[in-house]
Amino acid sequence: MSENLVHLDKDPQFLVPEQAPTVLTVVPDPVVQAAPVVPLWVRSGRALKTAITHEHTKTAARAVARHGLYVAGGTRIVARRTWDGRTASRYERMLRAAEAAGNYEVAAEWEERGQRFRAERHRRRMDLLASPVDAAKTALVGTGMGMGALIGLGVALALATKDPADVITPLAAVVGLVSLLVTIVMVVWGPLLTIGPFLALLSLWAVGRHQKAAPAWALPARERDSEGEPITPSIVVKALRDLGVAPLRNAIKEMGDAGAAMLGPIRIAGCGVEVDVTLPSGVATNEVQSRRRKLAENLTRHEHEVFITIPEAARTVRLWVADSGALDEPIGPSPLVTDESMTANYAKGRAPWGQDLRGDAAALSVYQRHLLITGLSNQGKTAALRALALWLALDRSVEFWMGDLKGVGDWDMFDGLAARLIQGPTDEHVIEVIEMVEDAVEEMNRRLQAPPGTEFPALIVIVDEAQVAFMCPVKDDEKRPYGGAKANSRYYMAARKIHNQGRAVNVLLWQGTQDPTNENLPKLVREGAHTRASLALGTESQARMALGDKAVDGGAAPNLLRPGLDQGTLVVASAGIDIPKGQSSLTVRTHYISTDDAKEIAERARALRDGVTTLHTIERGEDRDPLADIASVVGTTARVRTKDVLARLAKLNEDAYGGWSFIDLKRVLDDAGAEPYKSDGVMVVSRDRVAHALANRDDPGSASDVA
Ligand SMILES: Nc1ncnc2c1ncn2[C@@H]1O[C@H](COP(=O)(O)OP(=O)(O)OP(=O)(O)O)[C@@H](O)[C@H]1O
Repeated sequence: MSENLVHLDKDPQFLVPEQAPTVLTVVPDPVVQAAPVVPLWVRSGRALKTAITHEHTKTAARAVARHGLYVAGGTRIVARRTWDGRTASRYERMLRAAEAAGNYEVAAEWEERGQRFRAERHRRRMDLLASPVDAAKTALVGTGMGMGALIGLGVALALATKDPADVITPLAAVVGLVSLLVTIVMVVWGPLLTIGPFLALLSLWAVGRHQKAAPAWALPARERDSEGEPITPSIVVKALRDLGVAPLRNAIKEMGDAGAAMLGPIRIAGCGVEVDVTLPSGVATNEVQSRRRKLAENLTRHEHEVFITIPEAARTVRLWVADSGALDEPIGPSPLVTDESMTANYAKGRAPWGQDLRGDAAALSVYQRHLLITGLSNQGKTAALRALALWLALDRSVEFWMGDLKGVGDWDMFDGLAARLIQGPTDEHVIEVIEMVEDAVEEMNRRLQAPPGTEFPALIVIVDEAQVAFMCPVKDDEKRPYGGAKANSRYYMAARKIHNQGRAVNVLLWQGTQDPTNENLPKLVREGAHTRASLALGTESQARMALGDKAVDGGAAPNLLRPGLDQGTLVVASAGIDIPKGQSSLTVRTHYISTDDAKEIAERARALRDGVTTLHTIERGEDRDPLADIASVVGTTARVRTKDVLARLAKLNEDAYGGWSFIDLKRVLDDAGAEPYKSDGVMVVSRDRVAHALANRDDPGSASDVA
């Protein structure tokens, strides 16, 4: 039988026990040690701690505490209201508050009211003493009359029904009604007694909850976070109390709950609220003003979101508090961009410049006012100045002479609009701009000498980056410095002359300057401007330079604007803008007009005009050959003074050479190799050198073109 057995294995000897398949067993890693067993009490402690500190537990505990405290707080509030209603304590408190605020007139009024209240109360009490007797009498008479009436009614009924029993029917009906009422009261009384206390508790809780009468820690997270919370009288009073001004703190403590009496109504003003605070006697307005940061933080705002100004009323500060974060929102586009049909009127119109903090439109009249805009670099000075010029350009009668001493093309769009446009940062540009301002002085003098009553169109002379002009170290051939602030400084004197006399004949100087110092913006020049505006600045002393002491003492603080973040926000001191009574300045968030938008507005302004040929000084005489012209005006004289050469050139061609300075002449001669030189102490041009240069010129015109 065994030979019939067929093995399924290929090789049955494979199954020999010693060659059986290897059995794999999992061997525990010897390195991993079994964790030591933590004692039960430690584990329980940890679990308890986790449970207690868990956010859910905290929230639940806070909720329990809060609602309990609402009841306690509500009881306190109701008790105080009741007490206030029944006693003279409210009058006492208001009297004390008015006294603490130094408001004696109001104090006298409260005292009188208190006395009136006491007298009334006394009368009521006396009435109360006599009233039980009166009440008993009234009840007796009332009952008697009532019964009489019911019996009378019963008699009438009995006569009608001919049933004598009906005499007492009405009386019996009333007795039945009374007994029914008694039964109802008896039924309801029990449950009422049971739920009454709960209802009372509920109403106390509701009062407490409504008044948020629980400490901050017990409030829900959403309410605990006071960042940007709305401004209420109690928050303002608390913020003032904690300002660190001792007399103010003491007075507010003295006033107790009546501290809010110091505040006027809290009004919505633009993207924030405004409130006037009448300070207690002994507290000066500038003491509050100088603590702006602390006040802002007490009001859970950033410093730049709170503005403190001094209104007309004595001992009063006006607080404007922005809605949290609202000042970081951009304001809308300029009407100049959105309203394509807008035109301007120099004399009667106002330039739409931006919005004040209250959200009202801030528009500036530029009529007969010199202008000065300062600020740190890159805060929007050029944009603000340009916005005014763009608006005014929409009055076709206005002529512009412009000098931009940065020259990166910010004013390019005025090409073909402005009669003169000089753009560039070099000394030569500075000199051209200064000569342009001197030309404006001449124009002003011409106008001043015109017959009285002559009307003159506005001539707006704009110098952007004017600090460059003040800092120019170059001297002219008469050794007069172009820059500086000396009596012979050319820009300084020209600016002062226009400031002194230009207004009446509509020759106005608008300057934009950066980072003012006494050197780059001399005192007399900054004070000659009627409209002074400042973007963010570094220090208070700079703010004083920019806006003047009066504005800064009245609360103007461009030094507290945030460089970079408050681009385009400026503080203006001017009679040309509506400033609330008593304030000395206005903070304006200007509309930003981008260069592309500015180009479009300038295009519209150009379309209003017949076509203006803009004179770029450096392009003057483009078609002429200055070296040849110099040779011709020198003529046959061996040496001619540079001054005379300039005068003769101007005579030869006013357009090409009228605005030439020594620098222009020198540049042409230097380029040609015919430098002017000194002879007998004066600069002269040599006939021979010029002739020689002319003869040797390879390519006539190219080297010496004034292009
Ligand atoms: N009204 C505004 N609102 C928002 N941003 C503005 C406003 N005005 C200017 N800016 C921003 O500020 C930048 C700088 O503006 P602008 O060139 O006018 O400054 P500036 O003070 O003249 O600078 P600089 O002194 O360096 O010439 C602009 O490119 C723009 O981004």
